[in-house]
Amino acid sequence: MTAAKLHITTSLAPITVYSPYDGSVLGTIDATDASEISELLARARRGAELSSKLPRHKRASILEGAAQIIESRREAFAETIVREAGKTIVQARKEVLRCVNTLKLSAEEAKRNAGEIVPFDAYVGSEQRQGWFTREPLGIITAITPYNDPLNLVAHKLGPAIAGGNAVLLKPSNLTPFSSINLVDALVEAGLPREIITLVHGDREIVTALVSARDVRMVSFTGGFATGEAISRKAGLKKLAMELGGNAPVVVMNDCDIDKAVEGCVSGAFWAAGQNCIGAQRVLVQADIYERFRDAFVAATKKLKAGDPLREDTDVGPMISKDVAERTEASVNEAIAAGAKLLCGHKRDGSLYQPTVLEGTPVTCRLWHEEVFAPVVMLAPFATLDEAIELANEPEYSLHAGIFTGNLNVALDAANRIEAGGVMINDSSDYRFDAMPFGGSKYGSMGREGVHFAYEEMTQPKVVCINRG
Ligand SMILES: NC(=O)c1ccc[n+]([C@@H]2O[C@H](COP(=O)([O-])OP(=O)(O)OC[C@H]3O[C@@H](n4cnc5c(N)ncnc54)[C@H](O)[C@@H]3O)[C@@H](O)[C@H]2O)c1
Repeated sequence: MTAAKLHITTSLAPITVYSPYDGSVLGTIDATDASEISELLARARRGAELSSKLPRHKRASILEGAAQIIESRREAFAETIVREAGKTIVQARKEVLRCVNTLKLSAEEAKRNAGEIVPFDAYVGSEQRQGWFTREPLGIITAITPYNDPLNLVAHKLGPAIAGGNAVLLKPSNLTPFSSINLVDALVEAGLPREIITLVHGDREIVTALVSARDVRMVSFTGGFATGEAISRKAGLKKLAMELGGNAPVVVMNDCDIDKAVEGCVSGAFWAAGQNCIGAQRVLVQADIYERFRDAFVAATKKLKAGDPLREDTDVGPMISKDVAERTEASVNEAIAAGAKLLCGHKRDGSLYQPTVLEGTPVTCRLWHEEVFAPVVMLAPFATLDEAIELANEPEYSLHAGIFTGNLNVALDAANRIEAGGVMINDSSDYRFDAMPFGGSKYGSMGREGVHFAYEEMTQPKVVCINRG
């Protein structure tokens, strides 16, 4: 693979990108030196100027054009995701189609969300005023993205930012840079002036420079808690959007369609080898159906085929690296030593880690409280909905949750009481549609993605008020 050189190159050692599946070298990218920050910012300032002056129809046609380019080359885009992120080809194709939709939604947003009339006559006293507010660009946005969903999560930042007339300094994961390079190339091919997106690759130093620069108006970060926390400390007075980790609960009530719940939870737990921020991590099952559900769940999990992500019949690809798979293995060993019972999986071959199911994990275990981000799921029985909700709400942070039930009142009661950014009814926690508001509740969550919502975060209202008195 070759990397388009949109960024300034330096004498730093290039970053080598490896295949998560077999460890082979996929390519190298130039690292950006933090000493180049003033040049990067100068370029981004020019980009912000150009972007703000693009008429809305032009922003929309660029985004639509990029969507068409990606759709026409969808297999190549999907293969890049498979090679660098280890997602299965079937799942990678779905990510490409979602990215196409994210860009199309962004094009719509550019055309329709220009501002609103202010109802000055709504209360006594301002009837003589007439006016509106427009949605103005923020200017320069620093976007930092993780390794999973290396195409669509980047589109969720670039699409709304371009729709809103901003420039972006984009720092994708060093583990999966090629999908974002492909995406930026497609945008440029569709007519985006190059200065509007500046691709930057590197580690802590360059991220600190990008995040702390006074010219940057917003930092839009997706990644882990520790990184997010470190970045927020360095950002200073600017807007922050923090899309962090999860530890999703799915509640399975005794009146649900058990087959559908099993199918949904297995897919929800092991999609992308569990490297999914809204993947089902804790499946809470009502006690009177627990054994039936557990046996069916374990049987379905054992049928999953882990292996080469490029093969059409592979269900579970590798983890992002052997190191990460080893850390997962160690966390599961820790839970087993603390009393959890292994029901299946927990075999590792390099970065391939077999889908793993545990029961009886003590709630004091790290695995129960912290995000696992791996093909590991814990089953636990509960007696009443109150107990299920208490268990669901235990962790300090929360993104999505799910509930399977045949009773609408129970579903709505749970939706109201589970603390999460979204509660999926009769779906696993991992359902996401790219137009819906997306983000966490509780510790660390700031801002929302989902194209319309990210667009609102990435623009600011400016009021024009006429005194007609
Ligand atoms: N809420 C969401 O929308 C969402 C979506 C996907 C992933 N995630 C989360 O992302 C995490 C997995 O992704 P990851 O492992 O790539 O996350 P990460 O936090 O390790 O990395 C995220 C980004 O920050 C950079 N980075 C990492 N360490 C850094 C440091 N010390 N200083 C500066 N930059 C640094 C990385 O290069 C990458 O670009 C999980 O916690 C997952 O839940 C959240």
